[in-house]
Amino acid sequence: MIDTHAVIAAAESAVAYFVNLKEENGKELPVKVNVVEAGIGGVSVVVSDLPYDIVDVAKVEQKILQQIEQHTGLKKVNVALSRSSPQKHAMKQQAKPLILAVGSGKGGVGKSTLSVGLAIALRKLGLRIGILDADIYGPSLPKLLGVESERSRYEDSKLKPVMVDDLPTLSIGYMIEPEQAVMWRGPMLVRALKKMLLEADWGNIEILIIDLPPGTGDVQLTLAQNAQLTGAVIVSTPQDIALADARKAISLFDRIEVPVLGIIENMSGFECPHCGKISDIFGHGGAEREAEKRSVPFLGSIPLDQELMAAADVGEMISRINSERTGASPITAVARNLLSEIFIKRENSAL
Ligand SMILES: Nc1ncnc2c1ncn2[C@@H]1O[C@H](COP(=O)(O)OP(=O)(O)OP(=O)(O)O)[C@@H](O)[C@H]1O
Repeated sequence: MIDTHAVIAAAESAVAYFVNLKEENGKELPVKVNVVEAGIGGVSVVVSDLPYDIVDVAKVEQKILQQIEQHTGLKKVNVALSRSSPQKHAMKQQAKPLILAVGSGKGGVGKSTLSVGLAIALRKLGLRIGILDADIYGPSLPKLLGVESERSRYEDSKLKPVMVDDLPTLSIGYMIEPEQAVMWRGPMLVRALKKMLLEADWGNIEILIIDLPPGTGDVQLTLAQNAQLTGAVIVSTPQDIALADARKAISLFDRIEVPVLGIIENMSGFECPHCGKISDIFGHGGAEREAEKRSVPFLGSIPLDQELMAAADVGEMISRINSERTGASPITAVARNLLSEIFIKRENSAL
């Protein structure tokens, strides 16, 4: 059995080398150290809210590894570090959560996988996140998180999100059986979405991520209008056909005056696990060029990743993304870029 208290104490003592954890007035700095997972002989440590002016995060990580090994003997340690940021500070000032829609013109481009991935990565960066699966035709959130048998319920006349590892989630999938979905009509779907938005007890989240259905038809338009969106993120693959549909999605958000916070290129290149060679199966860079053409920010690329797909298939995305090293995780890089865009737009009063 791993002594998580000893691990946390060791990590805290390492952090204390770099950060004065207690200010002169006795107030504690809000650096948080958590052990998120303790498997056989190994442990994942998450340190969030390091002061954002710490320059060399790699040194902090090294010290943490060293202290944990010295005090507990553990060698299999994974450390995820995140700094508090001016962006995050700005987020903490707001009362109402930001509502971000993740959309795509075309189906199957990885919108649901990236919605969930972004939610987990943003949470790993220290933000309080909720996720709402509005993909009515094929709700996939319950499967991605491995909670297909869960059902939403009411408590004190409020719809209670299903908590998955402390992440509040709601999905049409918690309300109806899969075969029923196709029979629902637009107004019924919008009513169900409104319930999830307006009658749910999302707690004190800072960002709500909505996984929209694919396409740009009337249902998407109505959903997007009813959700009072703060901004939208578009997912596309590098293929021309997906990009053409991504363009339509951008036009839809332009039409309803929802700022597009950026485009993500998914399935962008595949690294051969044997020889390390990158193959651009669906092309590469198309979404970035499109973003430039449309003067929309490009938030980054996510490669084709067999392990991510396998984790998504068996409902283990949370542990998969939590175990990625923050600095080497494409989805975390995208989440950081998204936060920066939000910050810039808020500074310019565009959100
Ligand atoms: N970067 C990636 N690497 C490998 N597989 C991926 C990646 N992104 C998504 N996938 C896989 O592609 C498939 C489609 O993904 P997903 O369901 O997220 O797409 P979607 O756009 O939400 O689809 P839908 O139109 O059905 O809502 C899934 O099997 C998913 O695991």
